[in-house]
Amino acid sequence: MGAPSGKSPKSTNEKDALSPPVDETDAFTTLNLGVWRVLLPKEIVSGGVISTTKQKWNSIVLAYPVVRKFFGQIYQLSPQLFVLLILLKLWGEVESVLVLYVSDRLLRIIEVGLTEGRPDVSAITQALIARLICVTVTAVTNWAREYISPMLEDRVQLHFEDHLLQAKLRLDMPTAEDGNSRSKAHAYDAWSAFNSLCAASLRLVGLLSQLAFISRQRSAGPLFTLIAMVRPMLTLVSERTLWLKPHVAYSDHPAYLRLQSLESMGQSRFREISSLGILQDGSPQVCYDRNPRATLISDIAEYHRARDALGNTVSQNVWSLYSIESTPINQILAEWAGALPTVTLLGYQRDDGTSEVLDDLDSNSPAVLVKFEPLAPDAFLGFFRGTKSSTGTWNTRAPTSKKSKGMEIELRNVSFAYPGEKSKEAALRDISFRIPAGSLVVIVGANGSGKSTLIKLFTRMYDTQQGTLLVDGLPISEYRMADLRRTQATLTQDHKLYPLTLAENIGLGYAEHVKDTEMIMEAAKDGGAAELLEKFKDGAETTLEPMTTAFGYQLDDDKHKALKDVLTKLEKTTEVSGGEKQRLVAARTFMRFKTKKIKLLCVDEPSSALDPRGEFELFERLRQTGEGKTMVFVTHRFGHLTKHADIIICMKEGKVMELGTHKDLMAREGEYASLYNVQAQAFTEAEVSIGLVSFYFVR
Ligand SMILES: Nc1ncnc2c1ncn2[C@@H]1O[C@H](COP(=O)(O)OP(=O)(O)OP(=O)(O)O)[C@@H](O)[C@H]1O
Repeated sequence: MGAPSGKSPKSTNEKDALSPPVDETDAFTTLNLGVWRVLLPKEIVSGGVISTTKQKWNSIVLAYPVVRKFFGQIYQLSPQLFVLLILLKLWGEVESVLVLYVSDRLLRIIEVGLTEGRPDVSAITQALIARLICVTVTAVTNWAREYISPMLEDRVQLHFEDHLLQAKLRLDMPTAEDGNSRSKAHAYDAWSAFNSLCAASLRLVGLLSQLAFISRQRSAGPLFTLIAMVRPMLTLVSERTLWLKPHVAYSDHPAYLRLQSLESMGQSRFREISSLGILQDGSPQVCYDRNPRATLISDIAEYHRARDALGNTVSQNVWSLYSIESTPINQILAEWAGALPTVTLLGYQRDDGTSEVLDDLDSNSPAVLVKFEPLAPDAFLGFFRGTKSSTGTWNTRAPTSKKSKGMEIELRNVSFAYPGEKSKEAALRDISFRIPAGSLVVIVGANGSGKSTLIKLFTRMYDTQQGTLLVDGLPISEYRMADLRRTQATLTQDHKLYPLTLAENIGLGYAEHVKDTEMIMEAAKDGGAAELLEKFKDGAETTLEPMTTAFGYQLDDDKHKALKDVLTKLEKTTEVSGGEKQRLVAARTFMRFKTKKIKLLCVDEPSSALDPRGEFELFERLRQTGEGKTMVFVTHRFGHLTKHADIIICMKEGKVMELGTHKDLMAREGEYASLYNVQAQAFTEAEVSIGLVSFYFVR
């Protein structure tokens, strides 16, 4: 492990998907480091210590003008704060020299006192006071540094955020979407770079001042200083650092990528998987019981399987893996060099016959000093809530108490305002109606009239604040959340695709059958996604957005074109259109139906990305598959659906304006009739008939 192979990896199954597009043998060499592959230009790999040291030096020389400009910009932001902070940081470094000086004086005074049998109390007191002053000044400077640092940090971050924003705004769309121009910089990188650069330079100042002090104080003088420098210099030269070398690193280890994908499902962006009734944005009733992510990750032990498949292959940071030496020779040499000053000192005796080594008892003595870390080049960079109802014991009923295939929903004087809502009016006001089990309901109304909010109450994303919502005759809060969710399926336009295979993305609707290809293919067909699966080389096993592990470093546009090309290929993800994504998500809902537990289907405008025919077909299949279940559709293109509806609820400004069948409401010539006439023109009878013909033809 960790040792450069110097050869291209042998062709393995795992390699096929991501194999670089150029001939590795000519352009670069591949190192295998744990789960990582690192591509390095040939000439870099073949260079020895001198070449590596030269590279290190060159990169410092190259970076100098940029660093100078960078510091200049920060200085301009606030000269006073900048200078003050640098001085305070500097104190932290020189303080040790002062303490060293004061301690040395104190020890000498005591030594002389002991020799003469008459201690100089006044000199000892002075030295002690000097040391006390040093310690006090250090405490004050530490406090002042912590006080001032956030002030400058804020200015630096805002300044660089402004720069980044301007740079992003200047990009036209094609350039912005190009992998090479995607900015990975963050304003906080600027501050941490500033801190790292300050720390490294000031450490150098501190180290030099300590060595200068020692060289003046000790009889060994400059020779001792030189010897003390051997270890840091040796470590600096022999250190294996990847960040200075132009390289591309990526992982194509299937188990590692699988683990990364499964871990990413814990991210908040994947919270809303509404096929199980888990809707959006951190609403108070989000329930994680039996959610499909958990099922996939824990119940079927997929995560553990991937972890076992990783075996002993290490997956740590690639740069750390690279720095691991293949032999301990360099460490041995460094330790020997570290012992040199002590050995040297043993050879030097003071004029009075005492040994310098005695002074090593002081923690700031040279022998300790030479163990100072070298100036590491890396220093330059640095850079559920379960509700009571989901877990509580007070609500223990399951909404399957009634034999019906559908769910009965009744609202009695329900009013609801979103928590923290700024609007003057509540989202829903004094709403009462009853949806008998097995009804097909279409909710219509203008934007913001409260249609989606009604669905959020049916699925208990939120609790009613006034009034009662009854499910199968019982207040909704009487049910265990997990049981309620299990009987509901929702389909909205906010669904996400997970970084899993297409088959798994559909299979998640019924996680226990996530490997059931036949069932998944049926669901894909119902969701209109079957053709899409055939489109890809790997069919249903295609992962649309695999975990991207690839990154490049120190790549020069002209010199390292081959490496840049590889990086571009590695960063490329397969994309699908909005409508295709919608079909995949719809397929997941059809998979959900296969659990045979669904009593309520809520469809909230899932079809904005679908063409009229796609929408028509989707609604028709949902209507047929959901036969007997309670189905609630929210849609602006309701022309063909309302004719099948048992109940149409027409909303306006948070209130139910009209309620009835299509025929009743049209005869009333009110709000619904007006909406119908307007939208019917957009979704014409001609389109419906095209949809109908193709629908029956396809089936
Ligand atoms: N999460 C939220 N927080 C605060 N207010 C919200 C939230 N969601 C919706 N609202 C507000 O509640 C009201 C009803 O919104 P809702 O989404 O139910 O309307 P809608 O009829 O579905 O609209 P559309 O046809 O545009 O989807 C609106 O005034 C909206 O601004």
